Amino acid sequence: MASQPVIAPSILSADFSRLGEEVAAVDRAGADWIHLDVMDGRFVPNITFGPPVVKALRPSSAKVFDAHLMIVEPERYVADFVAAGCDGVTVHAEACTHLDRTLQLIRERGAKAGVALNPATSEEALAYVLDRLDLVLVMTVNPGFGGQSLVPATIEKVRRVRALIGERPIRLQVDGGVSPATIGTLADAGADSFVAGSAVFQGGGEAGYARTIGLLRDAWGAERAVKSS
Ligand SMILES: O=C(CO)[C@@H](O)[C@H](O)COP(=O)(O)O
Ligand SMILES: [Fe+2]
Repeated sequence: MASQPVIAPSILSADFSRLGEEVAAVDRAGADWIHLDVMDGRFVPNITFGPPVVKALRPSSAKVFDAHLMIVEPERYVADFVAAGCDGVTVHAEACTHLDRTLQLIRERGAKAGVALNPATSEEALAYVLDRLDLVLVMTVNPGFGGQSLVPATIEKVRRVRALIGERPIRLQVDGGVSPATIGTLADAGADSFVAGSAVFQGGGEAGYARTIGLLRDAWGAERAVKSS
C-alpha cells in the first residue's frame, strides 16, 4: 500500500464564482490532486461543469487533475476531458455498457483509468477489468451532492476492494463524507486516496484549507502509527 496518502480536495464545495482562484489556493494549501466532479443531471440529479471549464482551470494548478465523471455514456466525453487537461478519468461502472472498452479508451488517450462504484454496487464489477485500472473509487456516499454523511456499509467494501487489488499498482480512492474524523477508519480499511470537499472548503480561505489538509494528514498518520505499533 502507498506510503503517503493522496489528499484530493473536491472543488464541488469551492466558490464557483472564482473557481480558478480556489484551485490555486487549494494547490498552495497542500492538495496532492484536484478532484473535479462532473455531473450531468442524468446519472446524478445535479449539473456541474464540462471540458471547457476544466480547460479554463488548467493554468491555475500543475497538480493532478482527477476527473470523476458522474455522467451517462462517459465514453462520449473521455477524449474531450483528457484534451482539456485531465490526468485521470474515473467513470462509473453503473454508467458504462462496455466498461472494458471505456477503460481502454481512457488509457489510449493518455490518462490514468479509474472505475467508481456506488455504495450499492458490488466490487464484483471490478473482477474482469483489474488489469485495465489505475484507480478504484469506492463511493462512500451516494453520488450527486457534497456534504453528506458516510454510508457505514461502504467501509467493509473498501476492505474487500483492497483485498481484490492485492499487490497491483492500483490506487484505492474514497469519496464522500471524508473528514479528519473519518479518514483513519477509511485508511485502516485500505484506502490510500481521499477526496474531501466540504471538509476542506468549509471556510477560512487558503489558511483554512491548509489547516484541514494538515488535519487529514495527521489523522492518517495517527492511524498508521497505531497499526504499526
Ligand atoms: O463525488 C462527489 C459527490 O458526488 C464528491 O467528490 C463530493 O464533492 C464529496 O463531498 P464531501 O462529502 O467531501 O463534502
Ligand atoms: Fe467525486
